[in-house]
Amino acid sequence: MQQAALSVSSLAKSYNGRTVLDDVDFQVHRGELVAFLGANGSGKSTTLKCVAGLAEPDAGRIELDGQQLAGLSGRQLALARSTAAMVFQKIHLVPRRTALDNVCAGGLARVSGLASVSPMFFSRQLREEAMACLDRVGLADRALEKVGRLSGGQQQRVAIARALCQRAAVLLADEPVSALDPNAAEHVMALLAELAHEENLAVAAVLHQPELAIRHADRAIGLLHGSIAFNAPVAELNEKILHTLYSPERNAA
Ligand SMILES: Nc1ncnc2c1ncn2[C@@H]1O[C@H](COP(=O)(O)OP(=O)(O)OP(=O)(O)O)[C@@H](O)[C@H]1O
Repeated sequence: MQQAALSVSSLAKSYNGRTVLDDVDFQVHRGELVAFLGANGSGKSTTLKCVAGLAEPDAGRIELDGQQLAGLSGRQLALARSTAAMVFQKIHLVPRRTALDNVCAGGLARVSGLASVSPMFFSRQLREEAMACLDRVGLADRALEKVGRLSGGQQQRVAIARALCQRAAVLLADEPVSALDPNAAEHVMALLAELAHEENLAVAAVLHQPELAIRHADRAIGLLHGSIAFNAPVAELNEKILHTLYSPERNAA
């Protein structure tokens, strides 16, 4: 099997002496959409945050596109990290800027000088690439619209286009559809699956709706109290497993 785009082993994290992640191992390959499931507080977001560098693991090994992050620093670390892009539930876009400018921001790690300071100086090449990314998510016709005027589902698609403009191999989506209505959620999940399958991206998405995982993901990873309790194709998810992951008795604080 080809090398995993994201490989995590023995990941551990505690907050204030309380274990939040314990010996977490998993891989995500290019071409697959993996859904992270589990009750509130089971450690899903912390897992993605450790991969993205937004939380510092206590132990463990994280590899992005074959490159181990531990031991890297400065520009090397920033470059390795830029292989993974994060798409959040609360969409981190600049509402008063156009969709196109927001998407261009995904490519800023590759530019220097004035272009990295103001959209006024974005190069034609960057704008063309951003436009292609907007086209990929079906929003080319809204490129010059201010993002604040777009719907939640459209904004999430702009955020995904920004991740594409970053040329990331790994897309980390933390509750990408939690704030969306059912139709928009279906649309965004279908887009994430399409990007995994057609653009050969590795997509890891935290979801609160197992039925969305079953419909759109290839594999599910279920977390229970910071440990992996399930890691298999979504076809193997059943009532018993979902009960284990979500039952109040097992998830009592
Ligand atoms: N910065 C932090 N400081 C202290 N505790 C934290 C911090 N971030 C997360 N935690 C705790 O770590 C545990 C796991 O949180 P995490 O957000 O990873 O869970 P989750 O599975 O994503 O939950 P949810 O579905 O509610 O988003 C929780 O008990 C949470 O309170």
